[in-house]
Amino acid sequence: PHNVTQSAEKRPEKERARFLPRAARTTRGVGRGGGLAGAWDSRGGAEEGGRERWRGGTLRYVPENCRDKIIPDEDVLATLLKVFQALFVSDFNRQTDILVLLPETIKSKYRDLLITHHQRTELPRCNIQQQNIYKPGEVLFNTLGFSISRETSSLISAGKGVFVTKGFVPKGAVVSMYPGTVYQKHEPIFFQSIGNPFIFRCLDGMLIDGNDKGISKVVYRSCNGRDQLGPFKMSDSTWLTSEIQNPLAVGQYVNNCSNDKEANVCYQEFDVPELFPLEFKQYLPNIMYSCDIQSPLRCVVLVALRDIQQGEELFSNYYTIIN
Ligand SMILES: C[S@@+](CC[C@H](N)C(=O)[O-])C[C@H]1O[C@@H](n2cnc3c(N)ncnc32)[C@H](O)[C@@H]1O
Repeated sequence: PHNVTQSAEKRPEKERARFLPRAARTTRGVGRGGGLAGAWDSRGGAEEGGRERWRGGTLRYVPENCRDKIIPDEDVLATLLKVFQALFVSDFNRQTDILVLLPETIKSKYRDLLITHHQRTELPRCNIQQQNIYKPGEVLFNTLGFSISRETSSLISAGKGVFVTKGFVPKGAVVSMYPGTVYQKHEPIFFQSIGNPFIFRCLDGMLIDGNDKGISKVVYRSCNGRDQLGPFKMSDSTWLTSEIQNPLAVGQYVNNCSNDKEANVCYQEFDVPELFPLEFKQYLPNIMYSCDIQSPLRCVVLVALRDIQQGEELFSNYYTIIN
């Protein structure tokens, strides 16, 4: 069992606020953690299931060696590949520049997939070359059985939130992605972080700036242009616009849980493997701030903690405690 009763100020090394506390961002510099302001209520502490109340939210205890994985990386990868492949096939007509550069074996795989796709959707063959048939939200629904979107939160004064607008999300499903520019611990983010509530802190200290406005938006776009290789985009920047190409990329709008609204999703980090298909990178909503870093691209997905029904808002926990 872990000791959870001491004051928050004495535990800065082991607890992680997923979003930078305002004081840490503005007065002490970014990424330094610092003590979290707030009150603890030890009802049902670690001995009773490892949960404790923090400003009305629920804290989860994460042993360091389990690295905070709710579902295996393989499952995250399989879901992303499934969704991205469906998006790619549904948008085939705009992929011609990429397709001509792919090896013949991969090209023929997509030709077969496209025929199956059109047979399933009962479209006459002559339409195959003509148009983008489904919107990304519909592709998501057809692939995973649900769609999500940003709408006014069910919480008063909480701005926007993310809702399951159609279908059903089973427990353990990848339900969203957290888009944004990825910064290593030591990289400069001070100006981007001022007054920015969208900076997510990974367990290893990497930061993801998911703000779709202002300087954050400019930085993301600039990195996106920098990394493009001919027609191959290394990441998706449409989450910065109203025409989102990857419908999962709205996770930065998920609000924090409260006493009344328990968390139904949680964050899980995912490093994109080296062999990730080149043609699907255009759907990844993250990019490294620095181009000369050899480490894999860090993504963060949100995983359903329970079955989530149509119409429900997603809530995460902005605070995680590590062992
Ligand atoms: C990462 S943003 C989430 C998106 C935000 N709701 C919006 O529309 O921009 C975090 C901000 O959302 C608001 N927020 C999140 N959870 C909340 C809650 N449970 N109650 C009130 N406001 C909340 C706070 O303003 C917080 O700084």
